[in-house]
Amino acid sequence: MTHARARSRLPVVLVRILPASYPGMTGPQRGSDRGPTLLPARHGTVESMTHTAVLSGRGLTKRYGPRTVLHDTSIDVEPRGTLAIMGPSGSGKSTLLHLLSGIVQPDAGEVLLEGTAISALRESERTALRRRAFGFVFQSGQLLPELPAIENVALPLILDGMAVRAARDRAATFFAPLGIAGLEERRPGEMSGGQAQRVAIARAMVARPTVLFADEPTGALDARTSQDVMGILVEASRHLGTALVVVTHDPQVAGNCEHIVHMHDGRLAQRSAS
Ligand SMILES: Nc1ncnc2c1ncn2[C@@H]1O[C@H](COP(=O)(O)OP(=O)(O)OP(=O)(O)O)[C@@H](O)[C@H]1O
Repeated sequence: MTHARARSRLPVVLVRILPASYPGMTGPQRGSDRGPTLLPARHGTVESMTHTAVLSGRGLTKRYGPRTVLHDTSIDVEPRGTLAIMGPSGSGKSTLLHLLSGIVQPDAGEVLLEGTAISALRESERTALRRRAFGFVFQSGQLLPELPAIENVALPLILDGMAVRAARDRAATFFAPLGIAGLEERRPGEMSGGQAQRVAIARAMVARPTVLFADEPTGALDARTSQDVMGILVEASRHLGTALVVVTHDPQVAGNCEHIVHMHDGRLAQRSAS
């Protein structure tokens, strides 16, 4: 599926609610009309850096005990690219995402964020980098239940040292564009699953990450809400100039991304354009 076709399937409201002046737009290069592209390397190889990938996995291998769950895997994500990682349960999708995002360390290979090898950083440096450069959306349960939505969204900014008032003000600008205006003071237990995922997307986006990782972001939602939430995720990434890496079982969800890679037994088996 082409990007244009994927976009045309999005509810009109999604396109309308994210105007050009979407909060968080920074330089002219962010949110420009240059189409997002992705440069997956041939799997199992380490390619020379002759392009401007924002995030690169090079020869990534991960073992748990005697078992290798990811084999010598290389993949590049260009700035503003959208990539879906698909594959059967246990094929290594989440492992690849955890390595690319610095949550888990590889046994071999390296991850480069804008040319910096994050696997070589100390744990404290990796944590700081993750907070600034990466956003995360998971299937569910990632919001703090005791905090209202506005404070959940503001939290990454507060943890990064921003004053509470300023963080709340910045967080507030994300509610209308994501279709959750009016829910600012609600706690996660008082929202639908789709609303909670939109709040989670706002939280993942509020620090304007370079790359947003989403692991089964629609796994707990019905088909229609899944498409709405996925559309929001893709549109918000596009407007903020954030690259998006999504792990999903769902071909319809993956179809929102420009590129799809398939994993099998810890290897990238195939790639396709959606
Ligand atoms: N911390 C761990 N310790 C031991 N084995 C692990 C660990 N994490 C993952 N694995 C194993 O690595 C393999 C790949 O797991 P991974 O979670 O990456 O697969 P997946 O494709 O994301 O699966 P699913 O779609 O079910 O989430 C599985 O066999 C899993 O049991």
